[in-house]
Amino acid sequence: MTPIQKFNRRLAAAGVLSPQVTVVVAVSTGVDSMVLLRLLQQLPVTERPQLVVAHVNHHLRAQSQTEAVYLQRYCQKHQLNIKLADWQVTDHPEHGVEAAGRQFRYRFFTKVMQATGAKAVLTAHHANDQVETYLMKLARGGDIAQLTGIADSRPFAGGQLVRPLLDWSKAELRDYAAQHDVTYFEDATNQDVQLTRNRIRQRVVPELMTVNPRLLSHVADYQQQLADLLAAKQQMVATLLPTVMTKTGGLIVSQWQRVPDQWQLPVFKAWLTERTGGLVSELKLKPLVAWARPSSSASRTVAVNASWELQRSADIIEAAPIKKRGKKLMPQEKIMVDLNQWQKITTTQTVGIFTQAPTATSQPFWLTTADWPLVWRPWRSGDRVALKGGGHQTVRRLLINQKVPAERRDQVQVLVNAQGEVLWVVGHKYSYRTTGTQTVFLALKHKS
Ligand SMILES: Nc1ncnc2c1ncn2[C@@H]1O[C@H](COP(=O)(O)OP(=O)(O)OP(=O)(O)O)[C@@H](O)[C@H]1O
Repeated sequence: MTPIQKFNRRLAAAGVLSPQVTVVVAVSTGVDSMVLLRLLQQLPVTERPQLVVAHVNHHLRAQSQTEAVYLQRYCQKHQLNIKLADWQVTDHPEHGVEAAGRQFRYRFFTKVMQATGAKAVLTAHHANDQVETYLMKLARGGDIAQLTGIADSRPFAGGQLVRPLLDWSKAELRDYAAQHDVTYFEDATNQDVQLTRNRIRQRVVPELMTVNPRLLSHVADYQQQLADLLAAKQQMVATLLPTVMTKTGGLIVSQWQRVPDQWQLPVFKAWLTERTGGLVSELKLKPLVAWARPSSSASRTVAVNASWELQRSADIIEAAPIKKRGKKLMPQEKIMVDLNQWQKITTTQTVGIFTQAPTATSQPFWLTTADWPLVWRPWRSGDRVALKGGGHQTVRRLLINQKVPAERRDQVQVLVNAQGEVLWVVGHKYSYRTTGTQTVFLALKHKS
């Protein structure tokens, strides 16, 4: 199958090969998305969906204005509908610019989809993006399901987000552009080796390609095998789970212990997820499994997170919501951070650290693996936040400067990493950081 046939096959699978359908084409003016646009324009009229080009000018580079103007003219010339958005410099955050820009972009795509009644937004992610993402995730660690890679489509804004170029390598995109005279712009920041992705693109992938030039298709094969394995695993867990549960949802420890060793952890994880309605981090899972195994010394209860605990009685373990201890949380209390979960830390504040921004006001923030485990706790004397320029400010001074009344200061909570460094004085100030290995979003919901 030729790359163009593979492209058409993906469009057909997404159900967008029809003039009755409108699609939004995300065009950055780089080679990938300019080729995507051209390939769509080349489709026969009987199959070509209605195209709406969406472009965000991030105002991050001097050249971005030229790019937006070029694309506008191109669309005019080819009678294409275009929607442009400007991400104003005044809206750029101090750090986490890349993640915030991405958030802005996808919000804009949502708006364009809704305004035009489009069924899908198409992006130009390709096979090299896939391998780079795979290698970055491999290095960063986490749940193995992440290694299945960028999905060819996923639900998005009431429709879907489709990546029809996932079979194309960067080299094939460049060749197509050269052969069909596609004009595009090179993003100078792609040369910046401060960015992890660029280092992987420029140094790691070429090196691996010398080991085997078929690297891209081998990674794609691994991803397919992994996806199949995970689907089989999920099926097995779904079969085993009812055999270890009571009618009311408790875990029957003796039955669970009879499950083959390698299935005990996945079954326990599935049970816990089902009972508490949330994902439990891999980091916390192992100690919980160790607690759940029969032992004379284990305590009767163990906390899963701020809201749930496990209670053992004889052969049954139940997951139960933690009873509220009075109105106020104890000031000395520490709460372990659970990624992607809202956690109530005071009577008025619910906070969370998320991999996708849960609210429009979430703050992008950099973390490293060394930061984990993170905790929420009340601030103490000696706590300091990092400032732009390398200095620090004590939390005490910060609260005085922000005129927080003395009686409310005790209630102020901080987010602290494994080294005891304050990353966020909740509701007051973020520590200054410009790098890390993981972008997250710090979010706060306030009830007065
Ligand atoms: N400024 C932009 N305007 C419109 N579309 C864009 C813009 N930047 C990127 N895109 C679209 O998103 C695709 C992926 O680009 P890139 O990898 O830079 O973004 P990303 O959204 O951060 O990717 P990921 O989803 O992997 O995080 C591009 O091929 C293009 O289709």
